[in-house]
Amino acid sequence: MSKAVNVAIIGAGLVGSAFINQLKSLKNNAITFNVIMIARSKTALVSKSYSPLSLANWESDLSASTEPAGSFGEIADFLKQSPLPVILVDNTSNQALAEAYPSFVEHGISIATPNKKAFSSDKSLWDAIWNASAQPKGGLVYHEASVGAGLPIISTLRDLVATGDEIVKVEGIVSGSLSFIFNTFSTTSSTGEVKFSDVVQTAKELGYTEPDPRDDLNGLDAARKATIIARLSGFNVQSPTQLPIQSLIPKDLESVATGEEYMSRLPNYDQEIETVRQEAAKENKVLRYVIKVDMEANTATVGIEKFESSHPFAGLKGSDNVIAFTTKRYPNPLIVQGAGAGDEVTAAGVLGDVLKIADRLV
Ligand SMILES: NC(=O)C1=CN([C@@H]2O[C@H](COP(=O)(O)OP(=O)(O)OC[C@H]3O[C@@H](n4cnc5c(N)ncnc54)[C@H](OP(=O)(O)O)[C@@H]3O)[C@@H](O)[C@H]2O)C=CC1
Ligand SMILES: N[C@@H](CC=O)C(=O)O
Ligand code: NA
Repeated sequence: MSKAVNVAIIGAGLVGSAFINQLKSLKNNAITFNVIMIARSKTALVSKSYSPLSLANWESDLSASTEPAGSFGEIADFLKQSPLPVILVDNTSNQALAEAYPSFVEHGISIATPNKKAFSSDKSLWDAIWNASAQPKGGLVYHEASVGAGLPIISTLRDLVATGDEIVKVEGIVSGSLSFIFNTFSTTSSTGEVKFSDVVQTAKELGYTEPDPRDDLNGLDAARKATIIARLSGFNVQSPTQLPIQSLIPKDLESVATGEEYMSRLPNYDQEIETVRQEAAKENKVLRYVIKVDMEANTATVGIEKFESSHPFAGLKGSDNVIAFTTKRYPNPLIVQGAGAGDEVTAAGVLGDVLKIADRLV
């Protein structure tokens, strides 16, 4: 008999759309993936009978739909009745949905997601998710793309810990947008003609930033990733805001009402960061935005550092991420590097998780 799972997708933006198109193009898989729901914030396509939706014209079908997505409670009730094992794919950055994970997982619904909120909010939510998953009928939860998009960062770290290695230090550049911004703005050959605000605008246009770029520029997105890495390494972080985070948002713009207003006023503050870049350049160094989880010192930090041009972090390209795991078994760090943001690589990370979950479910 052929193996099949049902898939419910919430969020069809940049990552969600790429995910659906990758799923649609899967070939020769031993498991059939039946999509039974695609939801955006206001409308959805839902197969109430649990028969697979056609993905042939899913974008126009979804645009034409007037059916509301329903509350997360209603979605959980619908998925609980699924005749096949079901995987919920959360391609949003929605906090309320993240907080609802335990109520899905305790009913056997598995989750694959790039949404960092569930794993980097208050520690009580982290505990509730893993406790629900550990129940005999609990669903599986995979979140590779919550750090470093499709790069194998979560799986590598989990394997190191599960096989008894001891994490000494994890450091790296885990913000795709801040990587792109500093790789473009601060190079050994920079002469000051590249404006910080222009590079932020380009990072937004390329889809590297969160919908509101301030969520990256205030350092919180990187701090969330540091929190996830710290927790998986065995370092108890109650909340990302507990970490020392260096914000790149000029003081005067901290409380502006919208991301649009922030972007329009940012050019007035280009000189502040340009001065920091010039100071580093005088020492023949470049600026990079890094996270550092040091298990021996029991510290986790997030902010700008200066690097010699010969340092591997100085030579990064585009929106690449790099992460170096120093462990008892890897005193010379194990390094993972590559594209750390962007719709296709992120979607591939989520799809990889869906395949792993399905393999374990059926
Ligand atoms: N872009 C990237 O490079 C990376 C992104 N990520 C993560 O991936 C996730 C998605 O990012 P991205 O695709 O760029 O974001 P987008 O803003 O492009 O898409 C978000 C989607 O979520 C939907 N949505 C939001 N709230 C709800 C809700 N309550 N119910 C149903 N749907 C909802 C939106 O609906 P609507 O269309 O109606 O607005 C939209 O379709 C985020 O968690 C992000 O942090 C992780 C790694 C890299
Ligand atoms: N905005 C994020 C996207 C992925 O998490 C980033 O810049 O890395
Ligand atoms: Na990853």
